[in-house]
Amino acid sequence: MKEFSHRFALHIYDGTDTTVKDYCIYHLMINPYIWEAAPRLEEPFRKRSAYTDKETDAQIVSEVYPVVKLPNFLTDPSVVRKQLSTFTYRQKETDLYRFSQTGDLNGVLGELREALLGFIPTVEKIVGRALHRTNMDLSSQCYGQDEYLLGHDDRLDSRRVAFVLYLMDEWTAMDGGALQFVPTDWRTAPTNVAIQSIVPAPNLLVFFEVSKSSHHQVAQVLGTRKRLSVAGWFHDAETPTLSVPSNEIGADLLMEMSTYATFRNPDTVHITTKHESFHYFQESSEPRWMRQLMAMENNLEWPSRPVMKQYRRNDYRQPGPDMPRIFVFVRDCNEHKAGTLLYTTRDLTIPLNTETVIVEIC
Ligand SMILES: O=C(O)CCC(=O)C(=O)O
Ligand SMILES: [Fe+2]
Repeated sequence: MKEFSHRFALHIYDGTDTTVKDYCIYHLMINPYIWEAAPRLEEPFRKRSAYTDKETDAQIVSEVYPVVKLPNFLTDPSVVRKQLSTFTYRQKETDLYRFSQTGDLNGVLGELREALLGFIPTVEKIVGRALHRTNMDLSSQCYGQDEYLLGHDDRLDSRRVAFVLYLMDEWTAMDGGALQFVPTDWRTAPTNVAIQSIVPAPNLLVFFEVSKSSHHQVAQVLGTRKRLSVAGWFHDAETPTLSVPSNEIGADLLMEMSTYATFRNPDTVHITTKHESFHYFQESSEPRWMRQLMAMENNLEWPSRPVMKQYRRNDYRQPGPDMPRIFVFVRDCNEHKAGTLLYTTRDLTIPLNTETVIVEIC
């Protein structure tokens, strides 16, 4: 074990600005075999070839695109599982998905967050891409019987690598809920058939690069077991640093919006923000969060993360019946509780001393 610690420490300090305290936490959380196996995954990932590391069972599956599988990822997953049991999972349902999810957990799953941030340099080497060292989305999902997530590619803003850590007690192929990978045609449109699946397993970490071709889905859960996971994205190195939401509730709204936006074509409207951009989508599925937003009109709870300072529309058209509705939520920075909901079909000027969440429904 001592020997592992030594190599581990060298690895962690390679190019990162982590601290000694972080090092101790990583040591507790991530199974040391990962540091042994990781360098051997780099070449097969680059060559997009399948690979099984005989010594450790680390694996790359690559029939559709390369996906890394690291079994027994945490030294003691029960620590995280115990924390998860204290969070609120909210049901999310449209015609595209049905499952439950927490808000962003960066502010509350501190040890796991630190462990995953410490893992970023390793992920960078495997996927061959520079990643942001602190921006990370982190939330937990629970799929019960009959729940599912239809095909999508995860592309949104600066997301570069998607990861999922499965944390259920037991799981077999008979329980359904496989993570399935869907090939794309020459236009990078998904074809109908998933040709490769990963059966979730307790304490298995899976990650893959987010791209135009990274279509995947979660098959319907068949049994009564709960398919529990913690999942998120690592981001592009070049994006501005986000503040970590300090609580689960504050981030919940943003999380729902961002999950929904994943499914939508981002080409029509682009809103530029100081910290990140959102992309906008049709209301055909009438997501639950939209109804909530409407209900909250006079009593908005603001996410703790600063959101948007300005916006730009790429293709402005004159207002008309087919004109997108633009919902603008404005918070005056000087008055923390006040929220005003404007909705309009006209172009808007947002004063720069306000923080705004802008959602456009085409
Ligand atoms: O839970 C999984 O296996 C994948 C989930 C997923 O694709 C997502 O949340 O975007
Ligand atoms: Fe996904």
